[in-house]
Amino acid sequence: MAKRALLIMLISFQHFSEQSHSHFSRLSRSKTAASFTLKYPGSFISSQSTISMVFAAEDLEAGTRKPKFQTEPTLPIYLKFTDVTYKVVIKGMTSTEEKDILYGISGSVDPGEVLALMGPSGSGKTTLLNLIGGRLNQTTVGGSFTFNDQPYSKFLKSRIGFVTQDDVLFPHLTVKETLTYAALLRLPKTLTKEQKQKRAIDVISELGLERCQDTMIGGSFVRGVSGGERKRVCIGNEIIINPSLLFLDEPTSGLDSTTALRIVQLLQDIAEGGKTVVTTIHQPSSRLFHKFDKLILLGKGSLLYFGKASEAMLYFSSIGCSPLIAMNPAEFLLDLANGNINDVSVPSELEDKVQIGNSKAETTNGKPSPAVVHEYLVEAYETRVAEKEKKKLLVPIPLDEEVKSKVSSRKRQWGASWWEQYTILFCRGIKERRHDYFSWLRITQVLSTAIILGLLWWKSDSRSPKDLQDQAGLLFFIAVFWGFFPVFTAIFTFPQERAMLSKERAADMYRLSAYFLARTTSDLPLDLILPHCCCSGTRTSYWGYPDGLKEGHNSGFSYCDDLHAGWRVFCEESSSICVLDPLYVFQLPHLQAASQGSI
Ligand SMILES: Nc1ncnc2c1ncn2[C@@H]1O[C@H](COP(=O)(O)OP(=O)(O)OP(=O)(O)O)[C@@H](O)[C@H]1O
Repeated sequence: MAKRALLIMLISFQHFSEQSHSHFSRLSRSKTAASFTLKYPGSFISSQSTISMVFAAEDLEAGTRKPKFQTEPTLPIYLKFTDVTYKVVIKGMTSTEEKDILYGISGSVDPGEVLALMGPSGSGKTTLLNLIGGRLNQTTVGGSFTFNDQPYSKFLKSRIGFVTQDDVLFPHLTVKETLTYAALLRLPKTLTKEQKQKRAIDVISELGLERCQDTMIGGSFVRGVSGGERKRVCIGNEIIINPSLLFLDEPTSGLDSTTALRIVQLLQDIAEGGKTVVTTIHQPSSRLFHKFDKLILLGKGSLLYFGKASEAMLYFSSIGCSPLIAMNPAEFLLDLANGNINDVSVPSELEDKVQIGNSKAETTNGKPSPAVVHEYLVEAYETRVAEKEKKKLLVPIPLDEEVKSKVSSRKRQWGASWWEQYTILFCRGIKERRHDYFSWLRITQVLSTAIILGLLWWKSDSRSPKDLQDQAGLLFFIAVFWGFFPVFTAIFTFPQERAMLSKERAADMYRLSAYFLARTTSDLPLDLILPHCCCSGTRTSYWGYPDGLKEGHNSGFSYCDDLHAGWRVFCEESSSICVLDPLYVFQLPHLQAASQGSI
């Protein structure tokens, strides 16, 4: 008995740990998804000039071109932010520390423009993007953010598209399913279901995703679409609502230069349709850099430059920093932001600091240290540009008061009624999770557990009191196992879904109650099937053995048969089937024996 119990514990531990491993590896895969780099064949580069005039979105894989991106009218939104500061509170074991992340960042972006946030890793690009996108509402945020000269309101949630750095998508849904569900949930109630579905198809064709529309997105165990296609699906998920404001966090990271250029070209086309686009970018090629209208250069959380991207080089040369060799402007600016002035002319003020003999200001090769360069750049921006730019931000935007006031509406706009949200989420949940539930790995685990259990209790005689006690242990184990199995599934699935839930809730896609109920009820039928498989597997391993746990061996007692038939009906209808079904399977031999007076 003790040996069996130990073996059972080992089986269940292995089962649950494999389950957790599969969920967490999928999580990490989704985080690194953007690092897939696939090269596309095609004649994009050679036909670039023609594209910028007439065409924008073309299917690189197919080598075909498509007309320019959607230009549907949308509510224009002018975004301004002034003196933005942000600090985080880091709580240690004994002390609490405050860390400044952003120091007084100001800027603006108008409809029809693409603003790029550039800077070295850790300079605060993502933080700034989250703040201006309304994703960080903490008390430690300072400064002002206005949308058409109005503060942030809930109305904006349905007007903002936000593409996060990690591609948060369901791995088992196809591209078409992903975009169709997004359209059904996010587009306004005024559109019919067919119109919403058509919109998803239009976005697929606008993004050049026709060839992979029926391919799964992919995860750790399923090969899906390529990194570039995945990124385009993420962008499609957001532009499907025709947002007024589109925020993107590193949409080109991990992509080859041609695909990256294609994505930035797409952003430019979206902006040309009257939308306001803000994107962070890590290290753009020179071709990419020239596609941005405005630029914010950050260094260690401070503003080093805000203005037209095309005038950035001019500004830095005006403060004495110019490249000494031919260089990609983006590379030059990132070098400066990092305080690296190799191959860069040093302004006389900095040279003076080194000559004065300040050892802290000097590196081993006699050049100013990165900290000194950073200080100089921050000061230069503050004294020469900052005030002028801040004054510009005070100028009221050229829009009617009526249009401006639309933004300040506090009313949330749901794309679907509660019941529609529930049904859409229910269908999506079943479609997504059936692959998980019925994967070969899961079925093999369940069946092998069932067979091992059956073999462990092989030839257990229900007429012997000792074996009956043993069988009670088996029943207890199966009941507990199937009671906890769905609980563990839920526990390990939630971290993976959490990112999706926060992303969709931040966009006001559905009510939390609709999600919770849809999630619970869509899991239920799936949770009921595997216990049946397990119990059937265990029972099968007893076929041919007349006196063990085989069904109906005490058929002489008709009351028990009726009881068990009724029990089965109850079990099949009940949500507690996971616990009760094993009891039915083995026909409670000890109960039967007791009824017959053998105990
Ligand atoms: N909640 C937080 N707690 C502690 N530190 C934080 C927090 N949020 C941001 N930071 C720190 O703030 C700095 C800026 O982070 P952020 O993610 O904005 O940088 P980034 O420029 O987007 O970097 P990357 O290009 O690598 O994504 C980093 O040093 C980061 O560690």
